[in-house]
Amino acid sequence: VPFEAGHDGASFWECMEKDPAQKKAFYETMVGDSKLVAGVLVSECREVFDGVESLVDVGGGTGTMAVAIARAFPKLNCTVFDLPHVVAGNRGELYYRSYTAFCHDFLFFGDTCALLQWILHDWDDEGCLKILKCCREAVAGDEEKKKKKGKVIIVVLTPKINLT
Ligand SMILES: C[S@@+](CC[C@H](N)C(=O)[O-])C[C@H]1O[C@@H](n2cnc3c(N)ncnc32)[C@H](O)[C@@H]1O
Repeated sequence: VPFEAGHDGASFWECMEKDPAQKKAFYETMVGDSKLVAGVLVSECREVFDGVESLVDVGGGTGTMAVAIARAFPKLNCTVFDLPHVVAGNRGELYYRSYTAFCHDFLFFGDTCALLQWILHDWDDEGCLKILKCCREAVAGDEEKKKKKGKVIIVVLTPKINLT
């Protein structure tokens, strides 16, 4: 990856940890975007949360989307999963969990829904497949969960294409 080649092998996310100003600017931008999308998701797309009891916002940043969902659906338990330096210090109405490798131990969270907002574009095909397979396992990994019908919600922005 060109970014990593230019930064001694460190990923964009690892560099962010070492540069507080960049980190602040990036995550503040994410908060702004997330507020906009969260408002639309919880008002216009409420049905996607039908039957969901607990949700993990995978790569959920500082929790803007998860807070909006938790407020709109008070019975739904929300957890934010992100890198340790991102979730550190975030407390309040949500659970925060962190792992240095994407999607491993949250197989055992017991949650029935994984949300991926603006995540998959950051990964190559192999990385996306790994994340999606882990999400599928996490939400439907055992017989008990299979009865509850796990869900993976993917939020992405797509350009409006006029094919005519
Ligand atoms: C483009 S941001 C999207 C943030 C949030 N979902 C939103 O829509 O505002 C990608 C997120 O993935 C997180 N991330 C990157 N690598 C990660 C890893 N290995 N484990 C967990 N989260 C990671 C970043 O910290 C960041 O919060």
